[in-house]
Amino acid sequence: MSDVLELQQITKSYGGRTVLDAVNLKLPAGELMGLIGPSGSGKSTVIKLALGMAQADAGVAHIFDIQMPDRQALGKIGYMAQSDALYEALSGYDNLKFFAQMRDIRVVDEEINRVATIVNLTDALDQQVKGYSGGMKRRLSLAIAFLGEPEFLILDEPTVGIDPALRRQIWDELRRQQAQQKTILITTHVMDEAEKVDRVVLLFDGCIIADDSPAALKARYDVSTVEQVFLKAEVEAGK
Ligand SMILES: Nc1ncnc2c1ncn2[C@@H]1O[C@H](COP(=O)(O)OP(=O)(O)OP(=O)(O)O)[C@@H](O)[C@H]1O
Repeated sequence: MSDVLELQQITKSYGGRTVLDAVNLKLPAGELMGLIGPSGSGKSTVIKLALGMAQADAGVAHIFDIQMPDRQALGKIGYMAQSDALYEALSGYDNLKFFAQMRDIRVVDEEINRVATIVNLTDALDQQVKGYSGGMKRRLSLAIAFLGEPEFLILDEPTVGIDPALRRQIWDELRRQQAQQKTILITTHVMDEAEKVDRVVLLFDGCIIADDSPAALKARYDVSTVEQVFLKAEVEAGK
C-alpha cells in the first residue's frame, strides 16, 4: 500500500523553542489515523507543515508522493482547520457553494445537501454564518471538508463543541469514507475517539512517543484505555 502522507525528519522552532523535533510519520492509503497529544504538543503544527502552510526548518513533507505545498495535491485534500475560516456575511449555503465551486464540484446542490445532512445543518443553511453558534461554525467547516468526498481528509479537532449524538454520526461518516478507501488524519483531545482509529500516534512535546493500533498499544502498556496508554507513555518519555 502506498503512503498518502510522509513526513521525514520534520523540525520546527518558534522563537528558539523546538515545537517539532525530527518527526517521521507515514500514513498509508486507506488508514484512519489519530494524532493525539496534549494542548501545545504540536498536533496542528504537524498538519500545517504537512500541508505546506508553514515552512519547516528542516525535513520534507510529501502528500501523494508530491513535495508540499502543491496545488494539485491540495485539490485532493479536504482540510478542516482548528479555527474556522468562513465567510460570516454569507449564508451557510453560500459558503458551501463557494467552496464547492473552488474545488470544481459538479451537481452542487446535491452535494451541499449531502454534506449538510451529515453535520445536521440542513435547517440552518439559509442563515447568515455570523448568526451561527460556535458549534454550528465547526459543523459548517466540517461539511466544507467533506465536499466532493476528497481522497484525503485532514481534520484538526473536528468534534470540539459537537454533542455526542452528532459526534457518533460524524464518526459513522468517517467510517463510511474509509470503507471507500479514503485516507483520514484526525487530531483529537477526546480519548474515547482515540479508541476508534486504526492507528494512534501519540505526540508529546514535539516528539512521537508511541505509534500503533489502539489494541496493540493497550496490550504493550498493559492497560485498558488509550488514555492510560498516554499517561504511561508520557512517564516513560521521561516527563
Ligand atoms: N505561528 C506560531 N508562532 C509561535 N508559536 C507557535 C505558532 N504556532 C504554534 N506555536 C507554538 O507551538 C506549540 C505547538 O502548537 P500547536 O498548535 O501545534 O499545538 P497543538 O498540539 O495543536 O495544541 P492544541 O491541542 O491546543 O491545538 C505551542 O507551544 C504553540 O504556542
